[in-house]
Amino acid sequence: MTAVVEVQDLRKSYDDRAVVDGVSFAVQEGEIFGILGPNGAGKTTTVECVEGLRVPDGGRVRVAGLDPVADHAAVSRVLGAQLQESELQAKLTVREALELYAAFYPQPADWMQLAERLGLIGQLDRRFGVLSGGQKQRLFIALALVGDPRVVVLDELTTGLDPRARRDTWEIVEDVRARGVTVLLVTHFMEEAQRLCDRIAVIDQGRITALDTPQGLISRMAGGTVISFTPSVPVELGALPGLVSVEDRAGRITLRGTDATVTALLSLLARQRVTALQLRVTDATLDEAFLDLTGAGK
Ligand SMILES: Nc1ncnc2c1ncn2[C@@H]1O[C@H](COP(=O)(O)OP(=O)(O)OP(=O)(O)O)[C@@H](O)[C@H]1O
Repeated sequence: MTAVVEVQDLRKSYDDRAVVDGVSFAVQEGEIFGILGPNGAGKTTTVECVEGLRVPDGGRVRVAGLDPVADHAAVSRVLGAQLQESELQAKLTVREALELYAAFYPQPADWMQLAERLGLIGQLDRRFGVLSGGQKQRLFIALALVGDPRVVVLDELTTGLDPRARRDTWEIVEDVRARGVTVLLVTHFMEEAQRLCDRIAVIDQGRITALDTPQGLISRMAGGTVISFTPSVPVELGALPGLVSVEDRAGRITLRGTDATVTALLSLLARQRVTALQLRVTDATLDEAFLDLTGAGK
C-alpha cells in the first residue's frame, strides 16, 4: 500500500496556543480517511496544512511525496479541495464556475461529465446564489474534482443538508472513491463517518486520541456490546465476564459488555431455565465510542 498523504508530528499554534499538537497519520491511496473531533479540536487546521493553505510550525506533511508549502503549485494539481461558500461569487452560473475552475488545470477532467454524474445538468445556467444547499454542495464536489485529482479534501461536506441530500452526497463520495480518488473527509457526523470511512482519526485538543476502522473504534471501548432482554422470570445475573454495566428498566435488562458476556449470559439463562424475551444484541454506536474517546463526553 502507498501512502498518498503523510502527516508526521504536525504542530501549529496560534498566539502561543497549540491547536495541532503532534498529529501523525498516513492516508493510503484509494482510502476514505475520516478526521473526527469536537469543535475546535484542530481538524480544519490539520487539513489546511495538508492543502498548503497554512504553514506548519513543526512536523512534516507530504502529498504524493510533495511538500504542500514549498511545492504548492504541484500539490494543487494532485489535490482537490472543497471551496467554502464565501469563495464563489453568487452571480456565477454553474456552467461558468465549472469552466473557470477547469481552466486552472493543465489536464482537467471533463466538467460536463462531472456535472452529469453529480446531477447538475439541469442547473448549468442557474446562478450559484440561487442554488439549494444540496445543489451548492454538489457543485463544490464537482469543483474539487475538476482538476482530476488523486486526493480530494472534503471538510464538513454535509453540514446543513437535509437527510435526503446528505444520503445523496454520501453516494457521490462513494462513487468518487470507486473511481480511485483518495478522500480525506472532515466530519462531525458519526453516521457519516461510520458509513463512509475506511479509517478514522479521532482528534481532541490537537492530538489524535484514536486511529482505527469505525468497527475497531467501537469495539475498543469498554462495553462495546449491548445486550437487552426481558427475562421470563426474575433472574440473578451475578458476575459475568467482561460485564461493564447492568440496567433494569421495568423488567427490561440492558447489559454492556463484550462477546464473552453474551456467551456467558446465554448459558446462565439456559441453566436457570429462563427465557430471554425480545433478546437483542447490538454494537454500541460510533457516537458512544466518540464520546468515550474524546473529552466531549466528560
Ligand atoms: N487563524 C486563526 N487564528 C487564531 N486562532 C485560530 C485560527 N484558526 C483557528 N484558530 C483556533 O484554533 C482552534 C482549532 O480550530 P480548527 O478550525 O482547526 O478546529 P476544528 O476542529 O476544525 O473545529 P470545528 O469543528 O469547530 O470546525 C480553534 O480554537 C480556533 O478558534
